[in-house]
Amino acid sequence: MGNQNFNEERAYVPKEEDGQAFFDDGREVDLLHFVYGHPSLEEIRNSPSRVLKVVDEYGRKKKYLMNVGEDKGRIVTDLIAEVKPRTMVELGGYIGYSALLFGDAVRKAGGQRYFSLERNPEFAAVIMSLVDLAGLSDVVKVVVGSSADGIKRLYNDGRLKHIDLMFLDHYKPAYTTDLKLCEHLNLISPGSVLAADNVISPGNPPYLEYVRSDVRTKKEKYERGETNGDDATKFPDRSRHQYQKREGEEHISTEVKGNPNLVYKSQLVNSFEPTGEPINRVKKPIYTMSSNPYNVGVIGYGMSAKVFHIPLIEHVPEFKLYAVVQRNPKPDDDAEKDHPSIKSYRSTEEMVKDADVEVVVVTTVPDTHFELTKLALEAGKHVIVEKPFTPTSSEADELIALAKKKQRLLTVYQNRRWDTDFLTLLALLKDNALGRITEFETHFDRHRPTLPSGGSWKTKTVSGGGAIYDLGTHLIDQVVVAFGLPRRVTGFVGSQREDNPAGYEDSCTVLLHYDQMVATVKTAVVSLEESQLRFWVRGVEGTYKKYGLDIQEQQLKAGMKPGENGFGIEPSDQNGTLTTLQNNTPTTHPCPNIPPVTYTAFYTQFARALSGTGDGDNDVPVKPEDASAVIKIIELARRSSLEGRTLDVVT
Ligand SMILES: C[S@@+](CC[C@H](N)C(=O)[O-])C[C@H]1O[C@@H](n2cnc3c(N)ncnc32)[C@H](O)[C@@H]1O
Repeated sequence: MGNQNFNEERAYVPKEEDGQAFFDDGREVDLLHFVYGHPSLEEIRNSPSRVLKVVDEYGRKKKYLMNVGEDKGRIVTDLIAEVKPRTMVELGGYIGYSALLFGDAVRKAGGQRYFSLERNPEFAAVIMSLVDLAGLSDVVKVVVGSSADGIKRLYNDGRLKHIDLMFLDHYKPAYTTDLKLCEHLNLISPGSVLAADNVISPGNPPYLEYVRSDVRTKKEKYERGETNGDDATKFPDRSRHQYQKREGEEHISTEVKGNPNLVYKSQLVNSFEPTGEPINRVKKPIYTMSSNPYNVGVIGYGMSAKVFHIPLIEHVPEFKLYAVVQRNPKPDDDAEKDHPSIKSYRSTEEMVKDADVEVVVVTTVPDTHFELTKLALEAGKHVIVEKPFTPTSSEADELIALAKKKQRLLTVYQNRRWDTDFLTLLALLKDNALGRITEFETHFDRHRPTLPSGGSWKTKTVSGGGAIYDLGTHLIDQVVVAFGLPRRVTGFVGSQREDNPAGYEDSCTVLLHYDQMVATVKTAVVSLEESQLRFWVRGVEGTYKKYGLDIQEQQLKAGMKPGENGFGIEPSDQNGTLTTLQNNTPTTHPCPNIPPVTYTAFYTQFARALSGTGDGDNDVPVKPEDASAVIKIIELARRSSLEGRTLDVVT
């Protein structure tokens, strides 16, 4: 990470602005005279750090030099120590500051080659001269010419086979095209790391967009044949024509389409320009990348795994179904048979020992969630837990603390946040289409008045079981997403079935009290309807009503794959309705669903959080704290039901 304090005494003289040249006005050759005429010439020979000190002295006393400088340089030398590249490439060498600093670091880290690509032959000659003085000629090779030509030449003559670390610091529009060229030539592969300077300030939006795009977006562009041909026009004239004076206009090759399968993980690093340019405005991103999809290990091979997780893991390119824990495979129910390329484990203990598993998905029965999630986190895995998070909120909070301690991501699969009708409703609320809301009813009712045979865990009285944990979690979570935490809770949790000796909680009605609104959450097993009510939301200016559940579960159960034509799209006659006053008469009209984003959004967002390219704080799709709050509401509702009174939500 960058240094948080800048020592003003070490600042370079300011960069000349307002049309004055700040490079290529003779200062580079002047620098050579300064260095070779320096009183300490003999002491600095063969010492890269001492040569750099003299270069810094020139920048501080004489003229500005567009070097990476000490502070930003440290970020990259730290990275070199971590990555230990055999081969490192820099695009844009200038007078050789970065070549000396990083070439030296590569050598110290056991590396073999540092290629410095520089278009301007005079600058390249300065680099060579300083590299020679610093005694780095065995490692640092200067390649004169445009970066694209240099890369192709090094590749063609066999001198460059793989890039372990690349520093991009040259002509801004060429960042993306050169990166694609390296991808195309297979020079960049899993584990390669990129460090790109100046992508936030002065900015390089096409590059950021490219490295932040997910595989599918890149593939779509790739298939449409889109390249970054017009990139140069997106930059200010000053950047575009910066190097025109001697070298003429840059010709960037736009025909190379790169490799859309590569996934980049990114990290932003604060630092300073060598002039000490203000701290927080200058953010220097470092991109690390890997084309390896994250290896996912799924615990459990029941309905949750087969319907709600594996099809999505297989669909989202950033993930790979790598392993499944199935305790007792049967001839007609065997994960390994269904997915021959996976590793099959009999226990979680065994699976979490597999160092290649990066993400664990817990899909087993709720009373095992705590123990299995804990095992996975302790083994250093990132974890997705099926809802309900855990039977108790204290267990949930313990897991949250453990994930923080272990610096692993933890999220809960509240997938119904991505139900299309719910997202449609959220959009209506955002647009204030219903006016002030007074009542929000959300249902998950069925007509199953007798206990189903077969003894599914869902009908057993286990900790974390029952309708409120199973279906109520989704409904309560949706209310909290829409309105935040309620003030008070009234619960009616019990049984609507007569033949229920074990007292299984098959239904619930929960009232969530807000200041001017009440939300009613209902799951019933006695509800004889042609079509079950899903949402009934009443506001002073309109009512939204919707029947029937989101279609994705039904489609997934029928074997439809995410991404297939029609996935997530309900027949339009199942969409909700909106009733508003028209000419003082209540009038009901169809309220079409918004285009579905589908449950794949959960996994895509998790991939972004893992790679550090997510929005905001690199958020996981469902914060575990939010899922824990839902469990707290469930606990209150059950207590309220037992005690026959309304309880306050204590925050
Ligand atoms: C900001 S300077 C590099 C500073 C250097 N990395 C350091 O920290 O000491 C940018 C350099 O990129 C060079 N350059 C610009 N376009 C280039 C291209 N297409 N190929 C190679 N070098 C290029 C310029 O001549 C200039 O010397």
